[in-house]
Amino acid sequence: MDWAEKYRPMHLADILGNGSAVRQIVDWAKTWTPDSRPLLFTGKPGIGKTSAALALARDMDWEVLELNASDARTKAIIERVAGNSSTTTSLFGAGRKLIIIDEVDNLEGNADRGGARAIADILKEAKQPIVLIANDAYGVSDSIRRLCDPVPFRAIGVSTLQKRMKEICRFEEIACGEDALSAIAESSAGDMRTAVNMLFGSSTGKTSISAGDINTAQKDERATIFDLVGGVFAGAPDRELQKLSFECDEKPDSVMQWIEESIPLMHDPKRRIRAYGRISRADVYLGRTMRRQYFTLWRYATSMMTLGVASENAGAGFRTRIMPPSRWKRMSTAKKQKAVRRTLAASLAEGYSIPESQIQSQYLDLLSRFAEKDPAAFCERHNLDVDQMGIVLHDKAAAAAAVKTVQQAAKERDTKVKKMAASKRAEMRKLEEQLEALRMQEPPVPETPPAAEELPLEEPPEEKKLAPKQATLDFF
Ligand SMILES: Nc1ncnc2c1ncn2[C@@H]1O[C@H](COP(=O)(O)OP(=O)(O)OP(=O)(O)O)[C@@H](O)[C@H]1O
Repeated sequence: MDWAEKYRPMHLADILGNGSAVRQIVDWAKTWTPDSRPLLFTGKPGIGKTSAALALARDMDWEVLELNASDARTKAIIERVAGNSSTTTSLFGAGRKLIIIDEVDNLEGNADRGGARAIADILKEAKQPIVLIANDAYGVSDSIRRLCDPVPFRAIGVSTLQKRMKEICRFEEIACGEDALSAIAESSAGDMRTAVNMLFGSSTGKTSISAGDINTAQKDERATIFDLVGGVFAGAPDRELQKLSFECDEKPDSVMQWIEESIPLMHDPKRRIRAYGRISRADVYLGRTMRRQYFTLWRYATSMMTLGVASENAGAGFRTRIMPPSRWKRMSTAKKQKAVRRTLAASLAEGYSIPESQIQSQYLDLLSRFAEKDPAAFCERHNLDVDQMGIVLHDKAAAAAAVKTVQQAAKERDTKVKKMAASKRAEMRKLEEQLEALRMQEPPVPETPPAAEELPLEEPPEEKKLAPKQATLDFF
């Protein structure tokens, strides 16, 4: 087993660093009720988010259901897997089940809109504790984020990393010099998983290690798109750019879009024009690569867009703020809008038994007029969210107000039902108490009937003797 798994903390008390996150988790778990909000663990990879969630379940003796939000992309799958378990009781009895949903920052885009919405719906309905995990808090859809309490995890300090490495060396009976430990801790940048993997990789087949043995291959040394584009606009030397381009994990067409985004910011118009020329050439090569499936051309395209544009910046001392291609944002907004329209049409089609295509092409205007008369009723009837109501009403503020009214009414109904249930319970308790009091007043029933010789010999009391007479009188 690799050491990262072997040394995964078993209990919350074993999670290193992140003391305040652990305290928040413990408090939440101890006071958890079905009305508690789910937790959203955020932070960079390898710092203990998943370990903390698993340790929490172990400490609380809760079962675990682990889901990957980006695997279970469709609404249907997420609802089937998480919907049921979040509202029903445990598989093995009445115990609680911790639902861990990982990678919730991976749910944007058209196909995943349903996924994000399904998770948001599950969070509202859930009757089981839920922990969501994400690397980037801002990558989590708003609809999910506002339903959760955030638990930020921070990178682990160098001294904590060193301490942990020392402990592992002791368990594994490996002698490890301070210089080696600090080399690992420094280069793993607060990521415990990287540190443990680096130690594992460096010590294979050895009983002692020093700084010279440290194998930083375990470290993620890939260049980011920011390094590459930064190098292009700083006019970095060819060799450095080739290395960055080799290490950067982006496809050539998206690298081209990133570079293109910053060209308008170049100061010198002549250089700017030439840079566009290089990009245009690269685009031609990329097109040919795809059409002919001749991937050698890919290399020329990459050189043209990186080395070519960099040559126009050499010596210009130009530094720019690197931004993602704005066309992505526009495309994603358009896709999102399309997805909202599609889900809206589906809800209305179901409500009015009209085909979805006709709702979109013919009936939306008419239905908008219905909705304007009583937006909250329309929203409640078709179970619409703010984005969908925005399309119906052509007014975001009115849409938000309608959804708020519906939520408020649902909350009030819920409170009323809870109050009624509480008063019914109180009534039942009172009746039970009265019944108990009556039982206490009754004479104790003998366990075995008395024997004939134990029965009293005297005559029965007066009123019993009169009873038949009374009955006769009543009869006449
Ligand atoms: N705070 C920590 N204390 C002790 N060990 C840790 C801690 N964080 C990470 N580790 C080690 O790193 C491994 C991976 O940690 P974990 O899976 O919890 O990271 P993560 O934050 O969930 O990362 P990712 O976002 O990539 O899923 C663990 O098995 C454990 O060996």
